[in-house]
Amino acid sequence: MGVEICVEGLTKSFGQQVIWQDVSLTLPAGEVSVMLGPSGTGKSVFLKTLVGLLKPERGSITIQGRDLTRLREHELYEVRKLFGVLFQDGALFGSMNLYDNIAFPLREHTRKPESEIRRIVLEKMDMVGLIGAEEKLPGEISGGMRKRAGLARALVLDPEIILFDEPDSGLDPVRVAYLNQLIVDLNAQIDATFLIVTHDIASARQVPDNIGLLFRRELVMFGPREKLLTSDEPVVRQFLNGRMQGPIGMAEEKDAAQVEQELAQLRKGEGRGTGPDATGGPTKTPGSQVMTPRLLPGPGITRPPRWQAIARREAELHGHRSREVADA
Ligand SMILES: Nc1ncnc2c1ncn2[C@@H]1O[C@H](COP(=O)(O)OP(=O)(O)OP(=O)(O)O)[C@@H](O)[C@H]1O
Repeated sequence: MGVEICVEGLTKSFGQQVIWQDVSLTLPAGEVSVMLGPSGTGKSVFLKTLVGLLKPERGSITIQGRDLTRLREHELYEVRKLFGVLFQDGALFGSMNLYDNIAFPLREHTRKPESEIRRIVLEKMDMVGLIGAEEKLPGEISGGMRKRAGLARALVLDPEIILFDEPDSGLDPVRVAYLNQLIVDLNAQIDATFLIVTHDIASARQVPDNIGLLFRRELVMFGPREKLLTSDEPVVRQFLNGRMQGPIGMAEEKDAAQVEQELAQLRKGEGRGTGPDATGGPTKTPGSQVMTPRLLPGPGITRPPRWQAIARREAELHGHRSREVADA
């Protein structure tokens, strides 16, 4: 069914280097959330902290009434079974074929007979479209297939929470589109809580219920997708529009006067109404940012009530075309 994760006042440092501080957010049960942020802002560190691989200095992570930051190692081992993690490169064992890689957590953490393991492995391989590739070694397949194999492996213990670390990195736009559809379909099928770290703005616009943004050692914003996508907060707008003008610089920090000058110029440009912005796209004036339609579960996927409600809302927002999709 998916469980809620409640993070409060979380702070993580390495020695003198504070990665982020006082991070508070709630990942709602069964929903899809995306975490954005410039390179090096500690998104991967955040995922590793959530799953208990890194210890924060302060704050709490509450799941099913237990604070993960206070658990002993053997208790943490139990709680980790709630999680499935898809690491950036799939983190597969190079010398094992895909079948054995995907079976690995079942052989390691359960006493299921091989016949049952076979049923589960083939079911998950089918879900991610890898049937027929059981004998392949990770080195013999494409990056996209490795990601899907990593995802199948993350699914075998029926996790309540799935963490995705840049699932789209290194994939071409078409593979990213397929992967996004797979993520949405999976969410409708298994109803777990998803957190996706990504740099891909197109995915962030289409896939999640909620979006967060880490910048300058803080969580700038976390909330429903609509709130972030229509936000006038300069950092959020700069990031979502992939612009150089704004508070985010090449080395992260920018001079305050320079930021103000750039923003004033942008505002002047936006005041003219319809000219192109720095990305070459249509100008997005405050409060009138374009809302991309949400990606819905594909045909053949039974939609639970949550996704039926999302499809109805999308049909109301985006009219006829979405209504056809919603009815499909
Ligand atoms: N085990 C560690 N020990 C010391 N510093 C670390 C450790 N892990 C990460 N860091 C530092 O934490 C910072 C954040 O790293 P992280 O990989 O989480 O960033 P990120 O936002 O995921 O970046 P990217 O988008 O480029 O993948 C970096 O400065 C990194 O060097």
